Amino acid sequence: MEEEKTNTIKENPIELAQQAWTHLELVRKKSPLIQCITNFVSMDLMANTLLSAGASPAMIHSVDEIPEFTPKALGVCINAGTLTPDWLPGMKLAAQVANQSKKPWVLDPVAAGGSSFRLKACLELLALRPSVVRGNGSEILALFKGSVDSNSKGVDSVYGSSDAVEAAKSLAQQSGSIVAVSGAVDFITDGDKVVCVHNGVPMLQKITASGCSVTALISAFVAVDPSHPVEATASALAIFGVSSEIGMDMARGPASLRTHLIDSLYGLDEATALARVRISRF
Ligand SMILES: Nc1ncnc2c1ncn2[C@@H]1O[C@H](COP(=O)(O)OP(=O)(O)OP(=O)(O)O)[C@@H](O)[C@H]1O
Ligand SMILES: Cc1ncsc1CCO
Ligand SMILES: [Mg+2]
Repeated sequence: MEEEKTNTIKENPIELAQQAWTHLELVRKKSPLIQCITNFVSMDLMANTLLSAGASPAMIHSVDEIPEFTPKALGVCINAGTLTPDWLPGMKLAAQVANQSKKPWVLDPVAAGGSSFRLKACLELLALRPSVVRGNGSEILALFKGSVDSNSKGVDSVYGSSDAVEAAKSLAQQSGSIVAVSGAVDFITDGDKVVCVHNGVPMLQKITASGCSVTALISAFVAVDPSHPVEATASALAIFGVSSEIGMDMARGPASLRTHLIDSLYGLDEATALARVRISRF
């Protein structure tokens, strides 16, 4: 079964671009309900990113309603950005309920190497087997090493994504989750094969929660194609990247890029997607 899934990863960049468009069309058609347990910084951009892609976001995190609400969601996104001890039980419960309901959930281990509390929490969440974990280079390296990073700059990465490719492969093998490392090039791996996404603009680093938002988009793409998490993750990263490239042509800085990114994702058409998506095998 695992091998069958791995072998489905396409090789041809034209087919991979076509697949990314098909995934976006599926999100627009199915409008999946995505439950997000996320940080206070990202809530607005994340919800708007999901809406502009055609998904239906709900920022619902109370332990009191998770058993009843989480089974209604087609996918769940869990983000450690402004983590405090009181939020962790809800995150774990949502992950468990998603697992029981056979719905995919995606982990964003924000600033995992920033403190012992954060690292422990992210590793405990990872042990609950998300379909996908998406982080920047520093976050994936911290999870792989299982140690805090004395050079950590918190939510920002001090490593390039390419510095974390081998760590991502090992982490995927150890955890059983698909691992995605974002950066100038995004790398997505099941522990064996690696897929690269070459879309995006450097100014995304100047928009807070752009990473959180692309993780939520991954949740929506995986929710509509749960048996192909590598492909769906690459598609989400590519579609988000393409939207930023188109948005950049109209932007005057990070604030207007944020607006134009959302508009471009909402209005993206097939011809533009096929011309601009750049996904390849590593
Ligand atoms: N140098 C770059 N060139 C092009 N795209 C980039 C670059 N750096 C990041 N990106 C893109 O920006 C998005 C966010 O990735 P990033 O690695 O900055 O996440 P992050 O550090 O978790 O962000 P945040 O914590 O602010 O949410 C991804 O879609 C990624 O592909
Ligand atoms: C700036 C910031 N601090 C905690 S979460 C967050 C959003 C980007 O990850
Ligand atoms: Mg992040």
